[in-house]
Amino acid sequence: MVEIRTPIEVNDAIKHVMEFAKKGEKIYVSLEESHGYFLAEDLISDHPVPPFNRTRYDGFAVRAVDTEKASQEHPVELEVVAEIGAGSVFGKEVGDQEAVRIMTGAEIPPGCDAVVMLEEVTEWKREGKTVIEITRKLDHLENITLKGEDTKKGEVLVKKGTYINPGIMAVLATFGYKKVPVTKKPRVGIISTGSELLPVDAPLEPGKIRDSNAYMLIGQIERAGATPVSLGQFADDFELCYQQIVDALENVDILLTTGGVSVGDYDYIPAILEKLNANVLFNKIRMRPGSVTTVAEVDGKLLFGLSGNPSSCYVGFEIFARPVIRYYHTDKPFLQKIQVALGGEFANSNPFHRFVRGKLHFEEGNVVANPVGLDKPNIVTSLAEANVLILLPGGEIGYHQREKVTAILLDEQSGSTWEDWLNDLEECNL
Ligand SMILES: Nc1nc2c(c(=O)[nH]1)N[C@H]1C(S)=C(S)[C@@H](COP(=O)(O)OP(=O)(O)OC[C@H]3O[C@@H](n4cnc5c(N)ncnc54)[C@H](O)[C@@H]3O)O[C@H]1N2
Ligand code: MOO
Repeated sequence: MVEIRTPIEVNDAIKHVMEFAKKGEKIYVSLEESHGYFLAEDLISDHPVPPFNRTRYDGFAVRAVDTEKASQEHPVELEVVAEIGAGSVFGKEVGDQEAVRIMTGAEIPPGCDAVVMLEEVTEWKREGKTVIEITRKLDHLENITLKGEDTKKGEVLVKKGTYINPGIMAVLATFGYKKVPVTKKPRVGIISTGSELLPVDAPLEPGKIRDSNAYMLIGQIERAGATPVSLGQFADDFELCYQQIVDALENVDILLTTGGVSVGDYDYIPAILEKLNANVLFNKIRMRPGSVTTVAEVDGKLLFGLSGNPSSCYVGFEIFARPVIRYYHTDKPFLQKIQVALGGEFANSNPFHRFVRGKLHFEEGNVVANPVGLDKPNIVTSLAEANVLILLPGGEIGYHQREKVTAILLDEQSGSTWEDWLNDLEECNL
């Protein structure tokens, strides 16, 4: 008689898994390689930006007071006493009726408080001197970027736990971070199981398919913020898989297997977990796809037995493995959710919560999530297009076109806290 598994609720399963989530240690990486890591400390400005008053335009730095009476009919003449480009400074005080030729980004010389653009003045040489003619009154601080306009000293610019994007790299460079404090990425092993699996470069054979989950998981692991470690494909062979899993658990922080978790004759993962004396947290969840996702703890390490079915494997990873990986880096490890209008018809009810692959688009001012591809666990191509998982809570009701539902953003780099995750879900009765 085949074992009947009792499904647990999605949020209970997440809670069990998160009990074993760990924090990453602080390491330093070079700024060049920091993209995709997460900051391990708050980034605080230690100087104002810009660090000095500077000109926004190529032109002439002047004293606004000297231009007070300037007009088309009665232009004011100023003598150009120096010329400075960005990076150079003019140390002396600029006097009455004097100007300094200045290029964008250069520091405003002492005494000056306005800049007139090159295009606005006439310039000529007279008796060995350079003179400019100004035909309008300039305002105090006109065309000047003030010291500290961008940020003041002492401000928290980027919070600890933030994903380092290109903009943050610019901020880090501005503050001289040659080395960046980040959290170390956990190493996440991937083992594919199944006698039907072929390597990616093998021609198809009768009854066989290429192992797509291993590559999908490499991408998912990297997107989540960890280092994937490919540990190979193994036939449905108890001893072989057992030994691989034992070895892998020595060498990685988290282990993922795909395939062999269900109740079939060659589904060896449950038996392997038993032999390992693993603490099985759950092996059936009230969700589709991914209901067979099995998570176990072995000596403090988590082993995720993901389904072999591609969509089930994908969803199982995003809902349960991703937050564990993100938690290494941030206290907001959960995927963000938004309210959308449902772009399809799901008239039949389902006792299990459904996570439907979808794609967002805008329609008459509304964000609509359209289901993509067939909503079945074995479907692989829909994953290429999906940028959300549309949440359809299980129960006795169906869902209809344009109904308000929740969608989980898949590519979002910022996350939510457990409280936010629960609040949003309560609203949609998951
Ligand atoms: N009698 C029952 N049968 C099944 C149940 C059940 O409750 N009772 N659950 C079904 C559900 S739901 C799912 S999901 C699958 C899960 O099966 P497994 O996780 O054990 O996965 P496999 O049987 O090994 O493979 C399923 C499917 O996926 C293909 N596969 C496997 N690995 C890969 C890979 N690396 N890349 C691409 N495709 C892969 C495999 O060929 C199968 O077609 O079980 C149901 N059955
Ligand atoms: O685990 Mo299966 O994914 O419910 O489809």
